[in-house]
Amino acid sequence: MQSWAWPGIGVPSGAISHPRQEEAQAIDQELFNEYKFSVDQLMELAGLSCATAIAKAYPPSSFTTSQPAVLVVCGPGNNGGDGLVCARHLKMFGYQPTVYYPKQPSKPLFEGLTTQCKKMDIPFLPEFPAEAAFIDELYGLVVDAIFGFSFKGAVREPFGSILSTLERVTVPIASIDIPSGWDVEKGKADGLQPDMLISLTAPKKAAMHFTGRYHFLGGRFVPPALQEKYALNLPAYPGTDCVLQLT
Ligand SMILES: NC(=O)C1=CN([C@@H]2O[C@H](COP(=O)(O)OP(=O)(O)OC[C@H]3O[C@@H](n4cnc5c(N)ncnc54)[C@H](O)[C@@H]3O)[C@@H](O)[C@H]2O)[C@H](O)CC1
Ligand SMILES: [K+]
Repeated sequence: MQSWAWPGIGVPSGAISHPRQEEAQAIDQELFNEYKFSVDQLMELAGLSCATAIAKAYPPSSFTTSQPAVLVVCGPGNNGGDGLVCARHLKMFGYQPTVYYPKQPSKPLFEGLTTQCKKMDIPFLPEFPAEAAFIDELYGLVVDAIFGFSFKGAVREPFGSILSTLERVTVPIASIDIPSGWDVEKGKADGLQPDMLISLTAPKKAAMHFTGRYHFLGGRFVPPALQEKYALNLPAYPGTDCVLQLT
């Protein structure tokens, strides 16, 4: 496992570990199979971490739009589920989230999260804005919850077109776990360049290529024995916070 000296904000410099793709997936599976967490539990904590980190970096007062409007773009897997949970908490925090969720899995977890958002008057867009300029005009922030650590290969539609539009927006983008479209280990120099990255559990190897302003760690749910087994060497979270700002 590769390590990295991290001179972060409030984080003692040390070697935080950067799991490879397979290691991130193995930790995830162990949390479910050995530690008996349910995906709903961890997704709720992951999505809450994301909304909390966003509220720290982009408080509603910092928005130049008339309302703190946020576009949350959700993909077909658990990263998309984190996005739905994040949208619900953002609404609770006083933001005006709108969701775009083009591939909705017919599974009770995702159907439930979708209903919860709709019951909180969070609109779902029927189509993705055709022009990046429309997004810049209507929203002060985009949350990228399209792909996480299971992304592989060339991006398939409709996500290829969505990502090429997102690459042209000028409002900040906050990526959940991995900037979507990036190779989970190598990154993507000509891909999305988010302003914020919220790494869940531990920053994946691709996070070493992140050049945006804000890098947060979230998902404070990894039991110490599992942290030790994978030598994650995570920095201590402050007090009872569910997120830690790395840079
Ligand atoms: N332990 C944790 O930290 C937790 C993290 N969570 C979040 O879950 C994602 C990983 O979720 P997973 O369902 O395994 O995968 P993804 O969301 O990354 O995507 C799978 C999804 O995407 C499709 N897909 C894959 N490659 C492509 C491609 N090239 N083109 C188009 N589509 C593609 C694939 O078919 C699937 O449908 C992790 O990153 C965290 O965000 C959990 O919420 C809690 C535990
Ligand atoms: K993402």
